[in-house]
Amino acid sequence: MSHSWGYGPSDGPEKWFGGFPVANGPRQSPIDIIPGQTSYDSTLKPLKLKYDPSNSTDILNNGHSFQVGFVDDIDSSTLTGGPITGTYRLKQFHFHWGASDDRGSEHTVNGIKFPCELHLVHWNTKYPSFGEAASEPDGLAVVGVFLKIGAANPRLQKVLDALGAIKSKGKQTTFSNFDAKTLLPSSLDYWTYDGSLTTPPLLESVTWIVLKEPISVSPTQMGKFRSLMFSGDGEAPCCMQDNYRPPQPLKGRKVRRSFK
Ligand SMILES: NS(=O)(=O)c1c(F)c(F)c(-n2cc(CC3CCCCC3)nn2)c(F)c1F
Ligand SMILES: [Zn+2]
Repeated sequence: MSHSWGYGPSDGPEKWFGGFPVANGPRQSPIDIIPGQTSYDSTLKPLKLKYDPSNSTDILNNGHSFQVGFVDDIDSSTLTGGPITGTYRLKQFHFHWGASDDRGSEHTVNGIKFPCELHLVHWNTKYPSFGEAASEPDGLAVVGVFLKIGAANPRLQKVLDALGAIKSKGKQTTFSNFDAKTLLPSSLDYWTYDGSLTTPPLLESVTWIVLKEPISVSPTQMGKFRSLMFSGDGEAPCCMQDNYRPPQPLKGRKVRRSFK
C-alpha cells in the first residue's frame, strides 16, 4: 500500500497515524519549547559545524518541501560537539513555512509560531548510511533555525533564486558551492531534546538541536517560498505552503539548554 501523505485536510498531520502509527509515539517532533521549563546543562558542549561549500550538489522539489543535498560519502561537512557524541554528516537542508507570516514553523516557543523554520539534517557516521541511521535512536541530528520577519536576508537569496527552476514536484537542478554555514545566526545557543522526523515515516531517531537566535527573512522572500508547488506538472496546481506539522505531546521528555 503506498503511504501517500501531505499537508491537506485529507492527508495531513491529523491523518498520518493511519499509515504511520509511530505518529502517536513517545518521542515525536516537533514540540512547543517553553524556555521557563527547560534545564540549563553545563555539560553540553558548544556546537561545532564544519561545512565544506564544495559539498553541495543539488536542489530538489520533493513534493513536501525543497531540499539542498550534500555529498555525504566523506567527513567533509560535519556536526560534532553539542549534545551528540561522535561525528554526524550533513545530508540535506530544507524548510517548512506557512501560507501567511503568522505561521509556518514546526517548533514553537511559548506557543509562538515563526513564519519559517530551517532544518539541517545530519546522520551518525557510526552507521553505514543515512537510510540505516534513520532507524536508530541516535541515528540523526537535526539543527533547527527559526526565520523571523525582518530585513531581507541576503544569505537566503541564492537558495530563493534557484526555486524558479524547481517549481513543481520532482524538479531538481544542480546547486553547487553553497556554504550552509552562512544560514546560521551569530549565536549557536540551543535547546536540545530527543525526537523524531517531523514528516512520515516519523522515525524516532532525531536528536533535535534548536537554535535560540532566529535569522531574518523579508515578506517578499517568504513569497518566494510560497511560489513553489506541492503538485507535479500536469497535476491540479497546489501551492506549497503550510507544510508544517504542529507541536506534539512532550510525554515526559526533558528539554535541555546550552545557555544560562
Ligand atoms: N523535518 S525533519 O525532521 O528535519 C526531516 C528529516 F530529518 C528527514 F531526514 C527527512 N527525510 C526523510 C527522508 C526519506 C527517508 C527514506 C528512508 C527511510 C528514512 C527516511 N529523507 N529525509 C525529512 F523528510 C524531514 F522532514
Ligand atoms: Zn524539516
